[in-house]
Amino acid sequence: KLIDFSSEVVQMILMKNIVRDGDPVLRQEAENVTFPLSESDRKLANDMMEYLVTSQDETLAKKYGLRAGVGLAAPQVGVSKMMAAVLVPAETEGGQSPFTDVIINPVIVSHSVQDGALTEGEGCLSVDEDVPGFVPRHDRITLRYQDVEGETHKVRLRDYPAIVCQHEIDHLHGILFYDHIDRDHPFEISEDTVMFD
Ligand SMILES: O=CN(O)C[C@@H](CC1CCCC1)C(=O)N1NCCC[C@H]1C(=O)Nc1ccccn1
Ligand code: NI
Repeated sequence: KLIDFSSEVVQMILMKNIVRDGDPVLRQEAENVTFPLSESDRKLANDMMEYLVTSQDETLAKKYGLRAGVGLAAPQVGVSKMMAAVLVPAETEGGQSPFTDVIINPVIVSHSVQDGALTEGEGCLSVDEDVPGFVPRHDRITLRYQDVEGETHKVRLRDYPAIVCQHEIDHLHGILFYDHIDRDHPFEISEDTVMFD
């Protein structure tokens, strides 16, 4: 009797599953997630984090044709729910990731007056063309969210991890990074903005 491995085919998220700009789902206000997570919500959380892990492994990213990502929000895979995976890589090999979690029903409860922005500007797996310009965000945030177990966390983030989380939370409210770019003066930024790579 042949063993049926067909169910073993991984249902991983591939680039073809990532929704692109123009699809209305990217401009919707996502729905709150209820706990305990449904089987499909739990699978979604797992698959989104799995995408980030796989995409940050050069060999695997090449094998599956994935663009490396540090964050992925549920609307980007067509699911309008308040959930996003974040995997900020460690600065050094074998170092500790500054922030890694699936953030559910996230809320920025407070933030610095001071802005922060990436010197390279931003991109988005859901936006195929480059949109040059600085994307001003809060440099420091206090983020409250629930994890997949329903546990509430309150974390203070700054600089790159804070930028990544704000980019993801924007997706949950139908906002894309280029909405923050001043088209007439894309590289103008208030002078006390913290700029970093
Ligand atoms: O909503 C989520 N997205 O759209 C995926 C985005 C999220 C980041 C964009 C700016 C802040 C968050 C993403 O990760 N990228 N944007 C497009 C292509 C590059 C890629 C990226 O920055 N990759 C990366 C960076 C460092 C280390 C490894 N990989
Ligand atoms: Ni994005």
